[in-house]
Amino acid sequence: MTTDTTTTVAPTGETVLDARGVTMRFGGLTAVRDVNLTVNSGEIVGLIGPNGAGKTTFFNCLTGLYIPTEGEVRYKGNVLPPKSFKVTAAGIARTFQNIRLFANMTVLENVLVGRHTRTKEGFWSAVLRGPGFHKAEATSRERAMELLEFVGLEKKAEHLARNLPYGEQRKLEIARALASEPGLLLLDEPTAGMNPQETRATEELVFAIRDKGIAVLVIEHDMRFIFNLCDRVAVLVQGEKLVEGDSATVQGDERVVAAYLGEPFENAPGDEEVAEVEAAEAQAGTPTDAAPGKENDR
Ligand SMILES: Nc1ncnc2c1ncn2[C@@H]1O[C@H](COP(=O)(O)OP(=O)(O)OP(=O)(O)O)[C@@H](O)[C@H]1O
Repeated sequence: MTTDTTTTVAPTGETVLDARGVTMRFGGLTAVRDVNLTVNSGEIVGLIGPNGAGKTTFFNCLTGLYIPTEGEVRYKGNVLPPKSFKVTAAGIARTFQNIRLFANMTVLENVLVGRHTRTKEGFWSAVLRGPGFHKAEATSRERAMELLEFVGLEKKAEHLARNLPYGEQRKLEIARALASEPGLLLLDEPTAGMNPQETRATEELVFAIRDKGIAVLVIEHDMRFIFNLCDRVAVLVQGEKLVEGDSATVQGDERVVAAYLGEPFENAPGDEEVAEVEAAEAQAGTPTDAAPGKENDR
């Protein structure tokens, strides 16, 4: 792994991302409601929540794919522009839940595409292929190869992206995102479909990215991965932030367990009430498991 790829390193503790009151509505559906979240430099922050909780929608609000119905997102103090390529240029890069590579381009070319926001050479320079273009191209290739080495794909630089195994395609997505030299990297389910070894390697990779001075915000359903990795974890449930804290705090919060089990987390009946209901049902001869509508109670 090389460590000299240029990035904008924020002083430790500086607020890199500051999302305030972010709400996203689709017609009558509020997918994200009044969510506040900060990420500081040097941090890895996790965003978890059951399916449909609004995690990806929130990511889309951070990266200019969606313009939030309400709220504001700042990166290093500046309000983000409402266009995804401008957000990338500002310093936020992301990967997607469903891999989005250029399948018929080589591994190296995919990373070079990711560098375009950092290339100063304009259209005519590229068309005329003058000395400026060749110099810029050589620098870009060098940087791209450093990134491939960083993620462990340098030997596959000339392979077509579509021929990579799934785990390596995910690594390539990360390399391409890093090519834009971000100060904040958003990872949407980076270990989806990975085996335990690949997941462990991804964990190491994310630590290495943080050590390069890039803050990380990660969505993931693999709880072991999240709790090993993150300095802080925020839990979204039905679009709202339910809990935020370090791994131990979040793991120990009963509301989080209840949310994942689909149980009500406020005014939930205690053991005594449950025992009373079961006793009454037994007396009435109603088989508990076959109670009508039981599955809909959750
Ligand atoms: N473009 C859209 N138009 C309408 N509804 C949407 C749109 N995008 C998301 N939703 C809805 O918003 C809610 C939140 O979805 P979202 O994909 O953000 O959840 P998630 O937490 O990322 O889920 P998962 O873990 O399954 O990926 C869901 O009810 C979803 O159907």
